[in-house]
Amino acid sequence: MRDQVLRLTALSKSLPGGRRLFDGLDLALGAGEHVAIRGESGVGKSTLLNIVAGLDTADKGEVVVAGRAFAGLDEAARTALRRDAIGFVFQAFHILPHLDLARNVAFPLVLQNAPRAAALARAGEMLDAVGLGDRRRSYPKELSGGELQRVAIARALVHEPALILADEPTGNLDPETARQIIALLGRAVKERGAAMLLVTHSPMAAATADRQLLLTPKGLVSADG
Ligand SMILES: Nc1ncnc2c1ncn2[C@@H]1O[C@H](COP(=O)(O)OP(=O)(O)OP(=O)(O)O)[C@@H](O)[C@H]1O
Repeated sequence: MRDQVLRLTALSKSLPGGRRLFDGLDLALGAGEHVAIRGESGVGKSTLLNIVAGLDTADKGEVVVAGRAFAGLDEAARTALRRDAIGFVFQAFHILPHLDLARNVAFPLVLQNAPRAAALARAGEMLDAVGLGDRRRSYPKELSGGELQRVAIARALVHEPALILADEPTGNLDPETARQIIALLGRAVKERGAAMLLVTHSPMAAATADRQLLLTPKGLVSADG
């Protein structure tokens, strides 16, 4: 039995106006397991990822990441759990424009108070791994959209989190670049033994996961095959 990296138990979430997004949602993710979540626009996929990240809260139910429950933690402890156990490939978590690529990728390590030289060296290795090793002193504005997504992947993995959350990581890319980014993301995450929850509208991206699930108002249902 693989270590459990994420467990969601009986999660329920309604919007402020009363509309119920989901009710009684369960999900378990083992180490190294990749799960894709699809579903109609507005069904609550991004909301679910935000709840998993401790950035939003469910009305009921439990979120356990790397063996620790968000419930009952104060804001500092939630931040520490998020910072240590989770890597993000979210379009909203933009690369910082005033930092070069090495400093952008090193950022999660700096937040963990890692020594600066070691953090930059590790960031350089991660940039090598995503094919941007010779661009470490470049600034984000000098990069294409696909290259920026590779930087985002390097940054999400640099602190070796147990869980990667990816929200439409190829949303603004052309089909060929999207295919390359999804392959790189899947490979890089697998090599490091991390679990991944990937939210996407793309059948191509979803098909790379070990399991495909559909988010509906009744919860998550299998969408394999
Ligand atoms: N802060 C908020 N207050 C009220 N409603 C919200 C808030 N945030 C999101 N919503 C609503 O919650 C619903 C779910 O939004 P969410 O972004 O999770 O959907 P999604 O499945 O990720 O959609 P998409 O595929 O279009 O990105 C939407 O109807 C949205 O309008």
